[in-house]
Amino acid sequence: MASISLLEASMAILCFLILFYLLFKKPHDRFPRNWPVLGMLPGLLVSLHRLYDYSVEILEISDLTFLLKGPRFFGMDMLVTVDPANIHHIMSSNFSNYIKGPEFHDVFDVFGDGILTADSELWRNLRRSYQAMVHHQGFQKFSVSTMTSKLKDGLVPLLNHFAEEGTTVDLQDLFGRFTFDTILILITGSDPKSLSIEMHEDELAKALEDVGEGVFYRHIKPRFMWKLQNWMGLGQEKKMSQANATFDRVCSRYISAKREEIIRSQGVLNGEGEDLLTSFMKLDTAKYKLLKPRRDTTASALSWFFWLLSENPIVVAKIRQEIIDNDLPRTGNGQENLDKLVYLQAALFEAMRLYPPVSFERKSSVESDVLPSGHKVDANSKIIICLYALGRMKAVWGEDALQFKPERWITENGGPKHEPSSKFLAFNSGPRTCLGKHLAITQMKTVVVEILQKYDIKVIQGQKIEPGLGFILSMKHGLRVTITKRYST
Ligand code: HEM
Repeated sequence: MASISLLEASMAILCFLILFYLLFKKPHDRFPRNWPVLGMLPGLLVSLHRLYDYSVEILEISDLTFLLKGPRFFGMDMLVTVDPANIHHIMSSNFSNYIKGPEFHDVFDVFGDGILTADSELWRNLRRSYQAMVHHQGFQKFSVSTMTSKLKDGLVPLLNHFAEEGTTVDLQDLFGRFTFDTILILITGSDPKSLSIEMHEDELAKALEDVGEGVFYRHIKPRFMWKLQNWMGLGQEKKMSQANATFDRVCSRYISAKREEIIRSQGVLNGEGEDLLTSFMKLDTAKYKLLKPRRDTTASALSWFFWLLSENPIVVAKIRQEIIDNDLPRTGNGQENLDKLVYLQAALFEAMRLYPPVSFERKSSVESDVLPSGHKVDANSKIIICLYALGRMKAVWGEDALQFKPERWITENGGPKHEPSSKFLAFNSGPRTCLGKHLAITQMKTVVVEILQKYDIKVIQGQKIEPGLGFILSMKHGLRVTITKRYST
């Protein structure tokens, strides 16, 4: 009881200070005030409902880097940066000094010792195994065939269904189900079939959603507070504990089923077209336990992309024209044909510049250092790279940074324009670059070509479109649309 009263008293003081802050805040004072004891936390909480745009404003006026002072004694100070020179330094040239660190592991405890949270030798080891799997020809064939059949036998029939019914549907939910089923098949070999007319809720998908949100709040709450809430089973942390239990239960179920399948097959599985779990279990006796699915990034990218298309009909017309110019309706969506779609790729990258599926990157310094911007970093400092703000900085992308302009990704002679990953961080940068980048781009192009050829997507007017707070940048209220067939299929 004593700890509850303490918590309540702290909350009351915090509410009072927030009120005080609101009453006496100067209207043009955008930079959060550094309060005695509480640091900048009140300013942060007041702007929580628009945290992403707030971070854009602050980083723009602070020359791309600023020190966020957390409450005193709680070790919550963070250096927030979107300076490409700093990003290159942290992610590549001084990579060994910037690790995920034990606190990251703690915050992302649901993922255990998986590749997302691992450092040093364990990470190198896992990365080597993943690399071998992802680049294996059998896995690549398996991923293309899995994605193609999920599209033809799952997504397309469902889109046809909603087009025939004339009902509205949440496109983000559909993409979430499509990519969740695909990734689960690639990892475990089993299809959870969440993409079906019944649209049943999959417990693992729900757990992943809760984790994404919970992890975000753990970054802005003092550690003792979320630990206490976790221990007491309160609020967001209650959901985190439940998600953790679901993860362990479902993953063990998949592992046991796979173990039996391997024993039954007795080496008949030969590496052609096999899922990651099978490959890992055959190679190593322990590492497969670290394979855990993550909340999906591709669904987030596709949802923001289709919303941006609805606001930019000229871009839709240009993509459709590119599909026709390259004769895709006749020759099909093979890899070679997809590679020719330079404008479509430009539009996808442009969408991920403005709405990066992974909203922030977090690092911890091993030793003290000085960043190229001149900021001093002590050992064990927290560094946050805010991807959402990075894509919107005028100092990085020019005066038109806030506009959706696929043309910025195309060279004068019509080829794809390369931008350094320290400037376009959507797929990470340096030795920890995303291993699924190529697969994700292929998947997104395949889906977009199929949809734009066959359907008109109309976004329902009047709905609020805004990012929800989370590690993955999803749409807080989804994306309600109606679907019509362009011609009978
Ligand atoms: C649009 C889709 C995707 C985006 C934007 C994306 C982005 C990212 C980002 C930002 C990271 C770094 C995360 C961190 O360290 O905090 C990452 C890591 C990773 N991604 Fe992706 N990803 C996508 C799809 C995929 C897919 C489909 C796969 C699986 C085939 C995949 C596999 C991985 C792996 C294994 C890592 C860990 C790399 C490492 O730490 O060495 N990604 N991705």
